Amino acid sequence: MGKRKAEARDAYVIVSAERPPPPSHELSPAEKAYVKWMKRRGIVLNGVGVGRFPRTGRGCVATRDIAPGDVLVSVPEDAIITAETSVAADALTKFGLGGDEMSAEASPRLEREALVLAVLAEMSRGHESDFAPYLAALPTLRATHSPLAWSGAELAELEGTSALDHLMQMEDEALELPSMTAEHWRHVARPFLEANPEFARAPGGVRRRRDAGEDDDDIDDEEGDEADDDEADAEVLEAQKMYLHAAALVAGFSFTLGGDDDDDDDDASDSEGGGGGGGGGTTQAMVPFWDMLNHASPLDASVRLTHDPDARELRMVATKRVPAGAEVFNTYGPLGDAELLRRYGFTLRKNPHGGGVECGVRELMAAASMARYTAETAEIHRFADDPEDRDADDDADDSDEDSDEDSESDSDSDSDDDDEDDETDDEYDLGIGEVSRKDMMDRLRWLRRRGILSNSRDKFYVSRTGRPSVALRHAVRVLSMHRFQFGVLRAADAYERGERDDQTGAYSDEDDEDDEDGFGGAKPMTTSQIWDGAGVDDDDSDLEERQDQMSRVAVALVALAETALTVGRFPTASLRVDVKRLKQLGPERAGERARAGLGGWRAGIKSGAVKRAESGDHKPSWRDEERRAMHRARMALVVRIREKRALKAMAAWARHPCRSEEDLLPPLRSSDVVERKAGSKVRGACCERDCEREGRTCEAN
Ligand SMILES: C[S@@+](CC[C@H](N)C(=O)[O-])C[C@H]1O[C@@H](n2cnc3c(N)ncnc32)[C@H](O)[C@@H]1O
Repeated sequence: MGKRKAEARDAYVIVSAERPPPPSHELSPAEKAYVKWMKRRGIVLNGVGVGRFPRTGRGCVATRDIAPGDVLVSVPEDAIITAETSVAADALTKFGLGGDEMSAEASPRLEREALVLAVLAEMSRGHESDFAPYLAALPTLRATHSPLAWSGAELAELEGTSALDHLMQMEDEALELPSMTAEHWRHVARPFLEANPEFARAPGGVRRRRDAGEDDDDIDDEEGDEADDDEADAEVLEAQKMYLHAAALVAGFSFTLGGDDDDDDDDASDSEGGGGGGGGGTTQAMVPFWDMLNHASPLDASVRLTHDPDARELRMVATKRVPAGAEVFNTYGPLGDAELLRRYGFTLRKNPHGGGVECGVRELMAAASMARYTAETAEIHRFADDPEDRDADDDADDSDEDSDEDSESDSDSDSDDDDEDDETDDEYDLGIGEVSRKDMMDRLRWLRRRGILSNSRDKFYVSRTGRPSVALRHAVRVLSMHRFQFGVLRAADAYERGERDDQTGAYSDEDDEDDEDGFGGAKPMTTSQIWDGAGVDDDDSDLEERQDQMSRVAVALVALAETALTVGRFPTASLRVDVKRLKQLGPERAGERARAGLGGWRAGIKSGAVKRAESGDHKPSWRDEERRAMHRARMALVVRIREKRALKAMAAWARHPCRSEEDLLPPLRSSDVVERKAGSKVRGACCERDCEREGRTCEAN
């Protein structure tokens, strides 16, 4: 790639040359009150404080040179907010969202829901909360940049991305907050607040806030005027806004404590970092000052967070040297931009992780169907051109039909889709590339049995360099197979699992006259042998067969990418248009984030705006609003562009003539998968011919 092109590509990640403002350690009145509160609650800061940084906004600053092993912060257990330490502890237990019973059985999402309600309950107590100065120092909903506060138009910018897909997911309890917030509001939070109305009140009461003309800057409220007429409705609305705020705070600022049975210190991870996992002896917590840490990728993190249950203390321990004045970072995990945006409301200028894209099962099925059609049309053309093939193909067609007819008895007896098995294929006159619904169900079941698929909403990953995950390649391979090919695989599988007993003679050489499952009278091979091609004779038909499967996988991957980029998930704007729009928005300006977002208008330390903001008098200016909208649009575009690039790269990966059999048809068992080092050079016929001549390097991934 030419230098000029490389520069254009990365234009959006270059922060403008404008000199960034120096880090500021000056505290706002709310932050000063927070620091005093921490002292009162026994929280000890040793060598760190609240700082402001041009790229990350507010964060944790080293106030002296820090050495590895230094204990930088210690927090007594009773200074953290959990479902148990909150004012709502008893109410939550009564409601089934607290206590031991809950921890044993809880889904991670419900455990977090309990913390959301605990935070909400504390917020509703206003100044009377034991945690009031801590909560007052946390950002408003809008200042978190959480997509929970984005308008419909802003969210539309994320259409097609995994960020929006996860955000809108309505069933997956395993997803981290803020997914399923609407469902939990309806089915958990609202009933809880109806049973415990004392936790549903905005501090000072709705009437007083409205009469005082306080700006409701946290949520779009088109119904505000109407709601004003009806105090009950207004209170529900107010409670819902506070709930969203609490949910965004728990999504972006909470931690998971515990999670293993060791007597040693528990490793505590950011709740979204995944180290502590969810459920099974974990506790969700808001931990003062730990949450001052901004994110860096795992290798760049400078602290370890630990929980010592015996000492009833949580500690932040340095793992690296950090010079005085520099920012101290935590890691939220090896997350791509879509997840960083969905969960925390930011994207990174350069992100070594993720940045790829996810594809759903339906997309895979459509692409595989295209690959089947392409392969079979090509076969027909070949057949038409070469009459000698005709007899052989007639035979193959017969066995193909037989294989379909027989599929009833091959089906998975312990499948939960058994009712599907009543349908037979023969009623349908299947066209080129088509397979019956039953055949498709069989393929999906096969993938499920192999652990490649676990439910119909599963996602398959494509790395940002365009490399499809092994599972994705396995899945498209099975879905795009010719009916006969799949029949052979399925029959071997049934035989292996004992559904077809060799001793009955079903597959014996003598009785296999009907060649029901396409074994051609031979003893069936194992699934792995068929899959990996072990024992495949070097004769033309076997090699052709594998060549056919390779090209089906390649075509399916190309179709998957191109459909997604055009008529599928990104139907409205091309990659080129997105890049142009991003350029028009211009690069992120130093300090933009601090001005537009976190700490936003509360962060103008020296301006009177801070005092006004904290007294509730400050209205964000149109300029503030515009900056924030631009910032969100830029983040959405970054996510879209990175996902589109991954799709484009996958199409190029699959099309590349260098793709070997091992690339396209990776071995079935994970132990067989030979991980090649990223970036290692793969030499193939085309490397010598084209790639090397053109100075290209074919990457292993
Ligand atoms: C745990 S808080 C960190 C402290 C926070 N900056 C504050 O002012 O309170 C997490 C939030 O900080 C912001 N953040 C964290 N890491 C960031 C980064 N590397 N770049 C930009 N914003 C970041 C995100 O808005 C995120 O939701």
